Amino acid sequence: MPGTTTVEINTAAFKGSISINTGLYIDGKWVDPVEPDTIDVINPVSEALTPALATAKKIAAVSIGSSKDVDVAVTAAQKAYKTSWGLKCPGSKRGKLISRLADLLERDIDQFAALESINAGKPFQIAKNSDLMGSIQCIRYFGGWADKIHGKTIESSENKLAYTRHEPYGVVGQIIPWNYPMLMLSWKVGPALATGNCIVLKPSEMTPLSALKFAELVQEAGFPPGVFNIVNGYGTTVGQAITEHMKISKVAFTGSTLVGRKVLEASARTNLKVVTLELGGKSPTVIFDDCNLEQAIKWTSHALYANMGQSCVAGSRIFVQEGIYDQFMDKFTAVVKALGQATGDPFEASTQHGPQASQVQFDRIMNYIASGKESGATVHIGGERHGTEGYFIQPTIFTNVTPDMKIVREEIFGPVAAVQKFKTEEDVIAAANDTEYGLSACVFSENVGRALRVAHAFESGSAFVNSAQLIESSIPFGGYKSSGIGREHGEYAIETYTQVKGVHINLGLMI
Ligand SMILES: NC(=O)C1=CN([C@@H]2O[C@H](COP(=O)(O)OP(=O)(O)OC[C@H]3O[C@@H](n4cnc5c(N)ncnc54)[C@H](O)[C@@H]3O)[C@@H](O)[C@H]2O)C=CC1
Ligand code: BAL
Repeated sequence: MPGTTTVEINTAAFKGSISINTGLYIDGKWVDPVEPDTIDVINPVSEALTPALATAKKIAAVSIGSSKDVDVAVTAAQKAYKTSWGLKCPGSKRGKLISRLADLLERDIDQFAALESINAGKPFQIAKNSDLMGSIQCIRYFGGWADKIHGKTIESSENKLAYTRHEPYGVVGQIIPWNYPMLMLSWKVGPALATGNCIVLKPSEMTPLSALKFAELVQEAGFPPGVFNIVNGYGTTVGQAITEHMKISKVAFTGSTLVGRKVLEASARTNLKVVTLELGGKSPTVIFDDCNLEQAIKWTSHALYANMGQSCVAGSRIFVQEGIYDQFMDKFTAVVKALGQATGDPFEASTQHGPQASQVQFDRIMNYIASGKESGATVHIGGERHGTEGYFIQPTIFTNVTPDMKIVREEIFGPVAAVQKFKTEEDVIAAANDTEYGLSACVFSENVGRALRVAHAFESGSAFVNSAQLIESSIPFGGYKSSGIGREHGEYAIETYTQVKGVHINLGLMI
């Protein structure tokens, strides 16, 4: 029998115990993997910094599955699809269940925020107000779509009537990362359930706790067994099995561009499943002389340092026009310094900047910082680990960078900015687009014409004018170039979870 683990947290922000089922969630039940195995889930803040957290570095040992468990989950999902979900369940009923799920998540928001804090290192208040509020809003939004998915009527001639049906794929696989465990889950699960698909989801093996807790809410909300399944495990086993499965008709993936390519290759090798990919970025933030400087600085900081830089949209390349460069740097440095001083225990009310999510990510970012130093860039501020415990890194700014440096070209996924000076609009558009990525871009200018010209010239799936990273459930999100394929959010997400059938009706044509 799969077990549970109880996490005790005793802080001013959150006091209480949270029990977590540590098994796999398949066919509406908690089960052990076919070949039992576990992985330790780690708290990225050291014990010394959060003495109030009863769990130390290891929070829990949770089950990890294999391709055999993916098979079991797909069979359960197929059965649910054919008997109680998909076209067997009216959209209004699906919508009601999804809305109930959003309500339950809202009820338990503090517990989920606490799990995101201990597992991914997020400051508790930010996890609550941003990650969890965003997740609840997203699930609720897609619940509203469930009974609004209609085809079209096409009258091609007097003797013929045709109409389209927007049908679910059946079983979809969803592979999500560790940087926003609940938010990425909600982006995937919301549209998939609304459109009538059944799900086999693999959370990141590093941050599975909130997804496991979420499965309890799916059960409580009353979803038919098999509609939502979780197989926790490694990418190279469970993840790969999902991408290669012959009975999974669509895979939605968020993660690195490297693995995104593998997901696409697996589809080509197997059943040509539809693949949507939300991948990496190296997003530009462009600040013109005529911007509202105070606002531009705050948004620029948010664009990069939110979530400790571990965002696919992170605005890690900052371009500042020469006329305000010195003024910008003075004020921006002060803001980044203050953020550095607000680094620490995620449960402290004053904390704005937590640890990186894992040892692997910490090492990766520190290697990038070393590469910046070695390649001759100037560390303007930061550039070191913060303290001696946990995976904390100082918010960092590099100046004197050149376009060929690794810190300018590659996704760091950490709190590391590369600031460059520019002269003209034409120059900065070329520089901003000089990247393999194309996820997001920001422009700051009080000249509406210029701001929109630049926003339109960005080769990116999202462009923000005088703001940053305000991603919303109703607005499409996804990448140009190597940042991805397909769109999440809004009716575009509904499209990616449905396939269209044309039905032809003869009203009198004779042969
Ligand atoms: N677009 C985004 O939001 C994200 C981008 N990244 C980028 O990727 C870099 C590496 O982070 P990782 O955690 O190693 O990302 P990753 O791409 O390896 O992991 C993302 C998810 O894919 C799974 N996965 C790994 N290998 C797989 C395979 N062969 N088949 C199927 N699934 C597989 C992982 O288990 C995880 O659930 C980061 O530094 C960052 O640059 C990472 C996470 C999220
Ligand atoms: N992966 C979508 C959200 C983010 O990383 O910024």
